[in-house]
Amino acid sequence: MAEPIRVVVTGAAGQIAYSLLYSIAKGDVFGKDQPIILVLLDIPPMLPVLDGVVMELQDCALPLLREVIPTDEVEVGFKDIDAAILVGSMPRKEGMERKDLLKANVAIFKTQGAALDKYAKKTVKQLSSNLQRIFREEKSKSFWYKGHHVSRQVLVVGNPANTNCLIASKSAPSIPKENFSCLTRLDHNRASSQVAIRCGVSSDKVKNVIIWGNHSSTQYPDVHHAKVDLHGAEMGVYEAVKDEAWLRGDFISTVQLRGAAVIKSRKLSSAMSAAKAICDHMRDIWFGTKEGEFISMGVYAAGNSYGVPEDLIYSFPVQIKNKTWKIVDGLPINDFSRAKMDATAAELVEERDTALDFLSQ
Ligand SMILES: NC(=O)c1ccc[n+]([C@@H]2O[C@H](COP(=O)([O-])OP(=O)(O)OC[C@H]3O[C@@H](n4cnc5c(N)ncnc54)[C@H](O)[C@@H]3O)[C@@H](O)[C@H]2O)c1
Ligand SMILES: O=C(O)CC[C@H](O)C(=O)O
Repeated sequence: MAEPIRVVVTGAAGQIAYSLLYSIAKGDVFGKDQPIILVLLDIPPMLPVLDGVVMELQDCALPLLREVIPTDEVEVGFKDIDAAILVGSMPRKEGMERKDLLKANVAIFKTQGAALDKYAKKTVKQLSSNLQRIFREEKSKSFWYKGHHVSRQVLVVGNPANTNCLIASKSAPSIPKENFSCLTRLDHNRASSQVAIRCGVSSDKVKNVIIWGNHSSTQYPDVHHAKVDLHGAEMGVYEAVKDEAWLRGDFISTVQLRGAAVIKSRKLSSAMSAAKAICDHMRDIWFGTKEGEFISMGVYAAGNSYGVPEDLIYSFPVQIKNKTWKIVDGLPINDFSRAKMDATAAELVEERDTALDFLSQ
């Protein structure tokens, strides 16, 4: 059996982690024969809660789970990690504005980026030699050679996820920007599911929806390139749904506002669906996306072919192979889509500038 990998989850005493940790520990993400050391990082007042989470994980008697390490120290949390899932931060409550969240959370990701830079450094050096080896091996396969290898992966979930991810990455200058991504897979899953429900098929019959931009209400769920398997016949979503007004109206706003709707209803931010999306995101990084399919994730925008400003973490359609992600280039973009892609980019530019402003005060 393989050597155990070390996975840190921050915010490990919180509600997303409560659904997430079990899935990771039982092999849903890194594989059914990959042993795991789980590192649970939270803040000092939550250590007693973490003790309870450790007890429960032990009581699950999961064969892949080799060790559970609860901690409130970043130097323990981030040491020699293979994957970091940064959930720890404040969720939005009813009545809270996005800016309140930005102010509260962005400082956490500055600190954690700096800590990753410092304590995950050894593995990052290893990554550089890995990168060189992979690039040598992949040179002949031109498509994937142009992609970005992501061995030590940092996934940012805490909101505002894109901007927090950018700040964490900027605070970790020795870690390649390509190793950072943020979660928009929940939006992607929401969009697929809405189309599937509308067409009366199961969600696995819908592929290649795209979430462009920010994990916020300006995100653009785009189905122009998506396909539905409608009882054995594959067709475009516009053709399958036959309701352009819905696709350009309520479908988009339902996905954009779904997080707020869940908060209004549960009085708590989404957790079960967020944990499922984190598993989907990480599993695709580890094992690759299906042939001919793409998924959405927030990645560093440098070098994109869609005219999105470069110094942002923006959600794009992405394909992954050999732990290497690549933005799907060259999809035709109509005026309707262009305007929405630009609007969400503009929000991200504003968020980035506000965050940098807060952090410089
Ligand atoms: N990107 C997405 O799709 C998505 C979806 C759902 C929720 N979220 C976000 O995920 C975050 C967590 O949500 P939740 O419902 O689990 O919240 P929660 O309040 O239940 O848990 C958050 C945990 O983070 C911990 N924490 C706070 N500061 C920390 C720090 N500096 N280091 C380590 N841990 C810290 C808290 O003590 C708490 O245990 C929120 O910001 C929420 O908005 C993102
Ligand atoms: O705070 C929000 O509006 C969204 C919370 C969470 O990110 C979600 O998408 O469910």
